[in-house]
Amino acid sequence: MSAKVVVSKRRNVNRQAIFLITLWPFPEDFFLSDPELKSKVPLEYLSHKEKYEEAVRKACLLFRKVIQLQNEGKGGMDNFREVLGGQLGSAILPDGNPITLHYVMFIPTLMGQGTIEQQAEWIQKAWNCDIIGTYAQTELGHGTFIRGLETVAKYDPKTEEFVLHSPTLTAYKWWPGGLGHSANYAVVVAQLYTQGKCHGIHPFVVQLRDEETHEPLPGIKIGEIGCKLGMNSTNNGYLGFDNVRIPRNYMLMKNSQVLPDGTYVKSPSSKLTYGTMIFVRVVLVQDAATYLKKASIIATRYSAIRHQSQIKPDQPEPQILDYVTQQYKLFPNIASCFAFQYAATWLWDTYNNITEELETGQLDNLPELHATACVLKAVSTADAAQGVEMLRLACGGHGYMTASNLPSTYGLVTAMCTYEGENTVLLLQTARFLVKMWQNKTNVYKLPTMKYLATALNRATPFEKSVEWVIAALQKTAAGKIDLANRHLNERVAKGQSYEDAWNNTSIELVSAAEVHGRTIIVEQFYNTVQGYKSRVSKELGTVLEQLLQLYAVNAALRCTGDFLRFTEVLGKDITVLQTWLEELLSQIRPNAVGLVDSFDMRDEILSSALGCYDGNVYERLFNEAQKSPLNAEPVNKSYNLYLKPFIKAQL
Ligand SMILES: CCCCCCCCC/C=C/C(=O)SCCNC(=O)CCNC(=O)[C@H](O)C(C)(C)COP(=O)(O)OP(=O)(O)OC[C@H]1O[C@@H](n2cnc3c(N)ncnc32)[C@H](O)[C@@H]1OP(=O)(O)O
Ligand SMILES: Cc1cc2nc3c(=O)[nH]c(=O)nc-3n(C[C@H](O)[C@H](O)[C@H](O)COP(=O)(O)OP(=O)(O)OC[C@H]3O[C@@H](n4cnc5c(N)ncnc54)[C@H](O)[C@@H]3O)c2cc1C
Repeated sequence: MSAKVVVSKRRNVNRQAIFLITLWPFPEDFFLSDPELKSKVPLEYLSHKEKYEEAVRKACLLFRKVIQLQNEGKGGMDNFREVLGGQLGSAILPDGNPITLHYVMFIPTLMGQGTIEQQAEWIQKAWNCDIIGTYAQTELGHGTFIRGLETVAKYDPKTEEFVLHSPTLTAYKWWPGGLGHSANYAVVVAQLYTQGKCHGIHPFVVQLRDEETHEPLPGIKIGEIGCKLGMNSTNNGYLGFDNVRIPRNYMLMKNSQVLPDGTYVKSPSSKLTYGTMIFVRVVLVQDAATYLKKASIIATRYSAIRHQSQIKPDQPEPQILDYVTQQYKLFPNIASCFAFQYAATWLWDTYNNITEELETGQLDNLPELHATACVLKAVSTADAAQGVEMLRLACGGHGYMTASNLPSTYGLVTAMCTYEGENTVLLLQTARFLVKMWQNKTNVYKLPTMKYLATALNRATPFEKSVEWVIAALQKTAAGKIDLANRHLNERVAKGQSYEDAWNNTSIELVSAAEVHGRTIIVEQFYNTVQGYKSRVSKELGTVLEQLLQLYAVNAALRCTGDFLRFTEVLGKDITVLQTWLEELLSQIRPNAVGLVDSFDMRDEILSSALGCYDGNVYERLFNEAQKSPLNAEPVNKSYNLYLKPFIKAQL
């Protein structure tokens, strides 16, 4: 079976978008009812090697089923999004999918960086899974600073080939998913040398393994990097080159080219090479929402089941959902699920519009897209990771059980804070653009996400108990922080520091300013979405959405209390009003809490959690899961006679 993909001869429409938009309801049952997609033994009781082998088995079946759907006309490339994302994908492969990178980065890079001819050559093979690829950019010595990558690709005009080489151990590619034992091709990001000159990093398609035997090809040193905090079946690998030759046309040449004689043709922008990273950052905002939804469902349902302690001495033990501190752990995270979902949808649309522009050579909006993708990826993944950990803690000891699926969910979501751009580094990228716009405000009104910078600093924002005030206060605070950071930059330069040193010495403030800017965007998008829905949904639903919006906004405001006091007219007494407002909202949301998480519509098989099941039979499920431990297969383990008994006897 092969998936038919027509490579558009017209404009290179943004097929990455088609690849990931959902056109019709996804047939979850087709996957979840397949017994072959269930593990016979809980993964936690398999060895590292067995986990990987089981993951490859399931991943191949998963994608075979997606291609079957596609060939039956029941969904296009959008189905891949469903099986790759944090919902179904992480339910079937909770420890990571060794083939994810083939679909999430290898194919999108071929689409985004390859010429039409190269796409015609490679994309069909990739969609047919005749080849399995990954995206090999990060090295042992460099992940963030990609201009410092050490892998070299030297052009040899005599043979019209590139020679790939890893000059040092730190040049070894390190981390790419599926690289260890799964992929047989990779997009390799390497420093391009031709005619004795280095032209910076460029993407190259490299065959790693024989397509029949899967043996590593000559000059290829390859393997797996070992155990990690989570995602232990993702098969993250290492890759070293010892003068490996590839044909000239294996360099992806949509943006820049090397001619047969070695002449280098520059790209319209060196940053177009970075396009795949923007694409994945945009997609990750949705995944942050998905993982946070999963943990919110589990913890909220468990909090409705769990009875503990007493609020009044003569009363039975209440649901822990009735403790206000518990509500404070749960409900802001539920509100964040909606906030990140709406921000993800808006960012996805923005990404598609701007990527269309890029196809016509219009690069004007790329910097703002880069800055926005960076800050929304950083804020959403950091908040989602913090939220999942808070929700795990909200479940007490049972939240620490693997059977709760909260530890595994944490392992998946916290990785997002690092991959696809470490969050601090991305916030600094956003800060770089904010300061640039601050220093030259003439065009800032053209930037949808930053036009507030033109007026916010000098606009009066007298306190009022409204979301509109919170947005205005966040904007004023962001503007104030950027203005202050910029002044400190200038003061440092005036004292004789280089701009780079001044930047580094001001970077704590810059990161903080970018973060507030990101939160401003998220609250604004939540507000705009709810305003748009209100006229189209029932009064009751509109009320609940408004409560969630207010809760997200007031919680964002309370996280910024110190800065609000520095940069807005707010007073201490107003902060007390915000606190009371938050507590009122927790009480208003309490009756709908379980209904709200049910609305995320994740089946038990997706949640994979003894604590989060729809029927609430938590204790029976925990106990049944415990029976699956191999240790419970026999009443006395052999270690008693081997070690314990002699030890005890020796002490007598
Ligand atoms: C389905 C779900 C499953 C989801 C499943 C997902 C699985 C994913 C698995 C993980 C995969 C990976 O991690 S893949 C590897 C990911 N690695 C990364 O993300 C590396 C992060 N580092 C970087 O991106 C770069 O090094 C960065 C930090 C931006 C610095 O780059 P440079 O040094 O080249 O740039 P700077 O000198 O800082 O800035 C120069 C200019 O370039 C601009 N610029 C920088 N990056 C840009 C970009 N991407 N696009 C446009 N413009 C950019 C800046 O704004 C500056 O503009 P001016 O101000 O105008 O000059
Ligand atoms: C689960 C997982 C999967 C991954 N999959 C892939 C993959 O498929 N393909 C791939 O190519 N890569 C992959 N990566 C690698 C990932 O992209 C890098 O880990 C990430 O880019 C961070 O780079 P680093 O690890 O070198 O950290 P570093 O950049 O060394 O960061 C370490 C610390 O230094 C700080 N720092 C670095 N630069 C700066 C700066 N300029 N200013 C201030 N602070 C700075 C960071 O903030 C951080 O605190 C994966 C990583 C993980 C965890």
